[in-house]
Amino acid sequence: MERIMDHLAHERSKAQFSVEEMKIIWAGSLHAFQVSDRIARLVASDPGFRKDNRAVLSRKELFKSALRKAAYVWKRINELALSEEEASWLRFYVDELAYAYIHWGMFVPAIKGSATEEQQQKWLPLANNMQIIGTYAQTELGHGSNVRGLETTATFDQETDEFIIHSPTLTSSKWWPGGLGKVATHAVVYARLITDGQDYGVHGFLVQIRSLDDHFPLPGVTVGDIGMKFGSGAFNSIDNGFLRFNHVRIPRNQMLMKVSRVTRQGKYVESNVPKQLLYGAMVYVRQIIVADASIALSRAVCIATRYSAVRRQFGPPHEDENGKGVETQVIDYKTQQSRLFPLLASAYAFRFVGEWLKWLYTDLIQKLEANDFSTLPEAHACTAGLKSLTTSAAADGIKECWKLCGGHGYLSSSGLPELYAAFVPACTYEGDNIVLLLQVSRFLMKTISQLQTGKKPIGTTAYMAHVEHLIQCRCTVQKAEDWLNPSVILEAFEARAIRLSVACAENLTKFATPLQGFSELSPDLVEAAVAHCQLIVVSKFIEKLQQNIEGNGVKQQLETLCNIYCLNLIHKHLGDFLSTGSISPKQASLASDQLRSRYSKLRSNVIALVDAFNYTDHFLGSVLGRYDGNVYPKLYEEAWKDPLNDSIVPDGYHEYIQPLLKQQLQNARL
Ligand SMILES: CCCCCCCC/C=C\CCCCC/C=C/C(=O)SCCNC(=O)CCNC(=O)[C@H](O)C(C)(C)COP(=O)(O)OP(=O)(O)OC[C@H]1O[C@@H](n2cnc3c(N)ncnc32)[C@H](O)[C@@H]1OP(=O)(O)O
Ligand SMILES: Cc1cc2nc3c(=O)[nH]c(=O)nc-3n(C[C@H](O)[C@H](O)[C@H](O)COP(=O)(O)OP(=O)(O)OC[C@H]3O[C@@H](n4cnc5c(N)ncnc54)[C@H](O)[C@@H]3O)c2cc1C
Repeated sequence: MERIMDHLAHERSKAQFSVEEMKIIWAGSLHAFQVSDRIARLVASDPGFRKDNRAVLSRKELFKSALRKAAYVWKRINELALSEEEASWLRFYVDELAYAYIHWGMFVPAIKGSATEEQQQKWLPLANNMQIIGTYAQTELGHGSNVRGLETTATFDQETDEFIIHSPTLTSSKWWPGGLGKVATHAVVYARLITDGQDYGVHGFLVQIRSLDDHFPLPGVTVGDIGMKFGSGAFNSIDNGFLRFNHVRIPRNQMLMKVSRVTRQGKYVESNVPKQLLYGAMVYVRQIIVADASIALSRAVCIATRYSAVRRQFGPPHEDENGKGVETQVIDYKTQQSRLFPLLASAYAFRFVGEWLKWLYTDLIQKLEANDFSTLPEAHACTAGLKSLTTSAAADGIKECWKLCGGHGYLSSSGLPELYAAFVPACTYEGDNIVLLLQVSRFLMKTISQLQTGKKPIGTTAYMAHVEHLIQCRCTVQKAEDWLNPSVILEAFEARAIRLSVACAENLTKFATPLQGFSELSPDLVEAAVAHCQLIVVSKFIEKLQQNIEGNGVKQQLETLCNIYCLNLIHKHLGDFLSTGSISPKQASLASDQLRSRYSKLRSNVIALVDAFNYTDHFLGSVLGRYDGNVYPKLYEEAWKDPLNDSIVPDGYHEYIQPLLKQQLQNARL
């Protein structure tokens, strides 16, 4: 036991940089670090937030436990008079999915984004004080990605000045909204607005669905839980629900009227803001999900890295600090490094691009407030594309981390199966990842077609202004070290991205209609979108390194991580880079040489680099990822806690094992 604890301490002593300074870089600022650190400790030390083994709880127990914690979170927020920032850290570190995520993450933002000032004054205080609990009811049984295809209707009745909300078919039943099944009292419901016999498409409506007295559904409302989901703990603590309306009446002023409104006379009036603002809550959440992807991936990487330093298999006998013969740490196998270190680098890359995206979103909101809608298309493309890229990579990465831990990774007590099960739906919710990439490609094709009209591309597409150069330039790498030059990397990624996009744009012209072309070429368009999004991540990582980064050795570590992130992408997408002529086969081979050398450089720092995430053992929830590396005794201890070990002889022995054994014995004696 002592030996293993010493082992991680030895790993930490090898670090070539200041972990404390890196913690601040990871958190984003000294202030963010201090607040999150304080709240993380507060949560970890409060028995009310203890994490039981969720995998062994029944659905009802799990759900009730999540309700208890959500209520306790609210109590502590009020008792401690926490600020909004502190409260969201508290919810984050409690790490139990519950209705509050949707209430704060979607219901409240939908009201803020789509309701008029007057409507906000009425509804926000109720929501902010949790006098009502809300959900976001958009998806239907028959319609998810295609929002324009939603069937629920909201028909204006001029006589009573009300909307009649109705589910005309089974497929129009709302299906999936979190917190809807058993908890929410209200919902922002997306429905087709019909007035004067005309269908004006999908709009948002605030609908009360349960009584605030006895919690029963209101007349005309049928509501329930959609059933168990993948993974034993994970998302099963949330009541994703179904909802059907039978001519439910709401006052006219419960239509969210910032984008358009219906007058007392039933006239549909558009405002001067783009109708896409109705989708504003999705833009907001997609941006948060990018940050969440870096967190989920970094948790898995932290577990796999610490465990890989503790775990020993095969190898020439080494001597430990006490001169005792030991096997090789699995982290020293080059295959382990080539699977693990790019994930560590990705966690950092996603953190920085998430930080930038938060800035882009804040900037968008400021512009929208000043009636400047010019950056909305780019913000939509960036949030959609980066949500897709980072969640797909994080979900794959978490799965890889569990395999990197061998058999023990498959145990619930490793924390990895639940982490995976809880994260993988991020590839689907808030927009299926492929559907979102197709949105990005549409934006790219539009930008390319506008190049011909002389319109200057801005923001993340600014590189497209150099299309003529990027289409024909040759990569200048001659030796492996040349790959450490950021401008060389950037140009290779820009050349690959633009060449894939231009090829798509050219091929699209060969089809009878753009629609037909988009449909036939959609796999290529998705690849072009991925290349563009990877370029954004690469360029934001490089930009981060150009900032003033303090702390002993911190910048050097980030440079190594950035190199690994970029070179590994080249390695993984070599087909694109070679087929577009962005690099040559010889340069590809030099990139691989450089990548190997970066792994060696990073090796002695990896434990400290995952320590910089500053995750408490409580938050990590993993025996394999413990800070002290005391893995084996704790695995043994956890095994004893399994309900099967409550009794020496299992329940069922007398009914099923004993008779079988007896029968077989008798048969043998005959
Ligand atoms: C909730 C808490 C969050 C915290 C997260 C932390 C992690 C915590 C972990 C767990 C919590 C889990 C919570 C999960 C909650 C999940 C909720 C949901 O899933 S809600 C439902 C989400 N649904 C979708 O995302 C549907 C996806 N579909 C669409 O968005 C659209 O239909 C479409 C795919 C974009 C298609 O649109 P289409 O082109 O067909 O048509 P239009 O709609 O008419 O668009 C025309 C033009 O508008 C542009 N556009 C589209 N969307 C937007 C947008 N959002 N913003 C700005 N502009 C947009 C589109 O590009 C077109 O432009 P042009 O090409 O004409 O210029
Ligand atoms: C855990 C979880 C929580 C959720 N929470 C909420 C919530 O709170 N509120 C809410 O309203 N919704 C919620 N959702 C629903 C979610 O937003 C939808 O599942 C999502 O938008 C995808 O839609 P879909 O499931 O209908 O998939 P579909 O659109 O049916 O996709 C199925 C397949 O078809 C493909 N596909 C679809 N369209 C195209 C296309 N145009 N081109 C190429 N391929 C295409 C997709 O790539 C996918 O492979 C949640 C979902 C999950 C899993």
